[in-house]
Amino acid sequence: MIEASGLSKFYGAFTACRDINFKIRRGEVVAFLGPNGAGKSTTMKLLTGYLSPSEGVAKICGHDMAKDRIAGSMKLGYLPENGPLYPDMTPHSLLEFFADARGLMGDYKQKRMSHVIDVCVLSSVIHKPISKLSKGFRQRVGMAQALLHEPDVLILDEPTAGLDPNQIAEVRRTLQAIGQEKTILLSTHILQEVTAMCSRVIMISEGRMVYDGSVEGLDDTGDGLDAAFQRRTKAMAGSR
Ligand SMILES: Nc1ncnc2c1ncn2[C@@H]1O[C@H](COP(=O)(O)OP(=O)(O)OP(=O)(O)O)[C@@H](O)[C@H]1O
Repeated sequence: MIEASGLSKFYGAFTACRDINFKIRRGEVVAFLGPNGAGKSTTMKLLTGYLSPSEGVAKICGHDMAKDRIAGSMKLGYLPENGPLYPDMTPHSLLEFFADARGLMGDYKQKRMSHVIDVCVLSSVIHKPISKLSKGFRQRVGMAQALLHEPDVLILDEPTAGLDPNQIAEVRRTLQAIGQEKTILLSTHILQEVTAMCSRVIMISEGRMVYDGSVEGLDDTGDGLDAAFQRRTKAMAGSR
């Protein structure tokens, strides 16, 4: 459902990510881990077609996102790193705008809008400008936008960043509920989130993949996930 084949992105002499390879099958919930600046957001932008790769191919449900982005986007919900754009819009007008852009119509459009407003608990702020909303609500608007068209695949860039513990628990519950039937790649810095939600971990450091496997396998020395994260990422330090 999500496929990276030899994906690289270069900015002049700087390598944001290099030779990223993985395949994520239907129903998998995969954590994408790495230190700040490792290249997670860049890889996610390549997978979603927001950036074009310097090398390699990104596919969503078999669609090459550099050549066939519209077909791939119909199957894909993407929560970008900094939440939704368009701060002057209200959640309602933003969702309506995305529903129209995605070709949802009539009763189906109304049904989907009500559903995501409900799932993401947005009714109390639905007519407030997004610029006036708290970080948690903005994140929920972004999540609602990502879920609107019932995509099979979700790519979520730090869905719990900046949220309070109650909001984090809510996002987790939402993802656990929808994760039963969707394929999800999510980046996070919260390692407890990985054990709570994910079956597999892909880790990058300094733009390169350093681990792809089970959550249990990541902590192969039994020292805990924090120690495993440090050990696996330190080995790459300064290699860019
Ligand atoms: N347009 C750009 N031009 C030059 N360098 C860039 C550009 N975009 C990103 N980078 C660099 O690429 C590297 C990877 O950035 P990226 O945002 O993908 O990291 P990340 O793993 O998502 O980090 P974080 O956890 O802090 O969000 C960083 O060093 C960043 O400064």
